[in-house]
Amino acid sequence: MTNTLITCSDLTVRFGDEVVMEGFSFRIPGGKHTILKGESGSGKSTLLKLFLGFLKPAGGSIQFHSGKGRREIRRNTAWLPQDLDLGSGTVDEVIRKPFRFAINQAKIPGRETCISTLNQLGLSGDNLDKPFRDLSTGQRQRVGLAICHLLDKPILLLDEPTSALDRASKRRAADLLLAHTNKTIVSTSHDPFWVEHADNIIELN
Ligand SMILES: Nc1ncnc2c1ncn2[C@@H]1O[C@H](COP(=O)(O)OP(=O)(O)OP(=O)(O)O)[C@@H](O)[C@H]1O
Repeated sequence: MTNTLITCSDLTVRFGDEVVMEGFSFRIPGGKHTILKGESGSGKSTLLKLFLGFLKPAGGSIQFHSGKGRREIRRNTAWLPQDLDLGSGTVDEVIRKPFRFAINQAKIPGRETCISTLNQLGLSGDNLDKPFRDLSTGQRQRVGLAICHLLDKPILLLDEPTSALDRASKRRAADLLLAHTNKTIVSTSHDPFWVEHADNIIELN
């Protein structure tokens, strides 16, 4: 039987007068790829932010079953936000930013590892020396996915990870991040290709 990593019970989320969800219950299995699926505005990104503790529900509970608190969950999670603003600097500098945190310092990747990861996502190593902001949206998204891979965390939260990718890039991203892994991956996605790669789908109304 699959272990449950997160149980959400009777979640209610509000922004001012707007009720985004009310009394919503579901569970996220550990070691599987779960997709949060639903219309634009249904609260998919909001759920990822609730898991990370960036937002608080107005009602209900989010319970982690790993025996660890939310802080520990955050330390064990790589997050790909939808609005990927990784600031100024070259791609190499942007990739290295999350490795400045003490928790990630043991995993600082060498240049060859960075190049190999970019190559696996269809990006040439020459991109490392380019300003991150000069990359196309799809190239930036692939750099974000490369960072998530290099951080090598047991939990991945991916917000619309393929929204700017062509078919070949989606295939490469799936091979790198989803194949042969026992990580817990939660993606928000409308993309039929990515949805096909799910073990579990949670529909939001
Ligand atoms: N910080 C915020 N302040 C006010 N309203 C917010 C905030 N964050 C989200 N919302 C509102 O909550 C609702 C759900 O937003 P969310 O981004 O979670 O949707 P989504 O399902 O991820 O949508 P999409 O598929 O378009 O990315 C939207 O109506 C949005 O305007």
